[in-house]
Amino acid sequence: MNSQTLTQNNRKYDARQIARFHRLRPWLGWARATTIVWNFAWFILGLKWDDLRGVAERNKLKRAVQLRKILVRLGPTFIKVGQALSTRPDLIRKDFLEELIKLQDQLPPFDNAIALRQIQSELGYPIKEIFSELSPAPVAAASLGQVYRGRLLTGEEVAVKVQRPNLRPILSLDLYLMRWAASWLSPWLPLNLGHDLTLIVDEFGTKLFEEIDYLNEGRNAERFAKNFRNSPDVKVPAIYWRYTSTRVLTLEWLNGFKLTDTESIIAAGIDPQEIIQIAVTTGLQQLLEYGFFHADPHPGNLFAMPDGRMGYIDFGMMDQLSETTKETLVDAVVHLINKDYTDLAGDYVKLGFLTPDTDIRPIVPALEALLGDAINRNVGEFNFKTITDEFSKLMYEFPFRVPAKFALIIRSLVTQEGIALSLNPNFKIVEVAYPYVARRLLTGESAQLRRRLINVLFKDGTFQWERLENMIAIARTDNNFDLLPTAQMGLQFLLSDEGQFLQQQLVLALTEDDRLHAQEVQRLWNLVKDDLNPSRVLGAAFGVLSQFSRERVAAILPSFPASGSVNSN
Ligand SMILES: Nc1ncnc2c1ncn2[C@@H]1O[C@H](COP(=O)(O)OP(=O)(O)OP(=O)(O)O)[C@@H](O)[C@H]1O
Repeated sequence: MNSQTLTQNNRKYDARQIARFHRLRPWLGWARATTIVWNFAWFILGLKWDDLRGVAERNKLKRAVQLRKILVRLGPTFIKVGQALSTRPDLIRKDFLEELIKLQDQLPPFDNAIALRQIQSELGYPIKEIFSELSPAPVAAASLGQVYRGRLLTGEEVAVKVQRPNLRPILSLDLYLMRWAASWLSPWLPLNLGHDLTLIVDEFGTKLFEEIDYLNEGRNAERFAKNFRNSPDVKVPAIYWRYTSTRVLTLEWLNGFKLTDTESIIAAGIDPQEIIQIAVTTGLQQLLEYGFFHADPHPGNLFAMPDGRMGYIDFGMMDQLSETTKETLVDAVVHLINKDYTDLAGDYVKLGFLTPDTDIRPIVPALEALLGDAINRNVGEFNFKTITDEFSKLMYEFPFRVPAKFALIIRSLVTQEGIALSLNPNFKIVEVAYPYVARRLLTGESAQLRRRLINVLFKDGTFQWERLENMIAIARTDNNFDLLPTAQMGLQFLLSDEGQFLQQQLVLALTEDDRLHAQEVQRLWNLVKDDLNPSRVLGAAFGVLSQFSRERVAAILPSFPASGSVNSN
């Protein structure tokens, strides 16, 4: 295998192939390892020296800056490690975290001439035969590539993302060394990582190799766009496949405002509140509905479009949640709403935050103290950033760890909340999130969601009237929530085979304790009556019944006339 094979053919990360290549060329590894060790040795000596002189506290900011500079000097792999660590409050000191977050932007660009040569060789045409205009310098430089603004000969405005040169061999060598170090260090580290360290390096390598395959990024963008194809709120740039390769990505230019640019957003007459609403709702949709989520939603990757839509870019780092994880997440939200802390602790085990052998008994009261108080104060005061900060404290007391996937999700949620807060300092994530979850449960399009709703509504076999009331009240604070279609779906479900159990339970609930729960029904009715005007209700009821065959309707409602006016298609 020559270096050409390693650079050209390894679209996917393959630890064994990389190891085979480098074992035959040990000098490459030694040279690089010396540079890395040299940089970090000075840094660690510096920390120790501060300790000895008792100035560690005073110098901590200086050391954090020094660490960031070392990572930038060591190049893309280390910048990416720094970015990944900046999401791990369970592993990294807070002052270092704040410095590492800066690795997301403001990186030095690479030579223009190299970038232009790369565009020509990758796309197979001279620049002039593709673009009528191309910015003389990159408009942005990031860890893995830089972006030019241009116009195709056919007139469309485009962003052209060009990868830094020689990324594959650089990343491969660094990953090889990291993996080697991980296999030696694993047994000695007192870290509560819960995994073999080499597996973490492998996961990191896999993600990194995916990220430098721009064809993959293009496919991700199209998949994301497909998920939101019916949404009037989301804009995803089109990919120009003809001018896209593994190392050059040409996509539609988004003429919007970055979400950090509040002034321009307001000046353009866009309502920041609406953009926030879209950002949070689409964020939740990605996690809880599609499971395919943008794992890097920093403000540079989100745009407010002049027409009020929100634009997403940069689909290099996406992640897919399994069906079970998605369901457990919804469960966790349900348990949180219901204040079922024992079940919530159980969800943490299922999601991998706690190992299955953990004794959750002492954790339950701690969760209650942390979350119960936050929720009790006022739903609107529940702030995600405070909760995660508090949660980081729990991590030191109990054997919590953050599974890699959730580090991305948590970072994504905290960043989104941060962006929203910069647009509206009074923003409360739950004011958007709660209604969204309540609405989803109540409209329960899938069998799993309906089952979850039933879990919310019944505790230990007893129907929880209050919960239904709360949920309807919360859902109604969401402008998109229309009670009637929900009621229609509920009726549809009640009449289905699957709903038979619920029918029985509801009858039991209504007559529980040998009394008719008329008061509760009356309260519910007061809550919903304004939404239910009689003609719409009748229409909706017929809508439901029309989907059943005449025989089925007759079976459910024995007194219904078999030759009635219900449409039987
Ligand atoms: N379609 C686009 N329309 C307008 N601007 C764009 C577009 N694509 C990229 N940019 C600009 O280029 C910057 C970097 O792009 P992008 O985030 O895709 O690169 P990246 O190398 O993946 O960076 P990182 O992963 O660090 O965010 C964006 O913040 C934005 O300013």
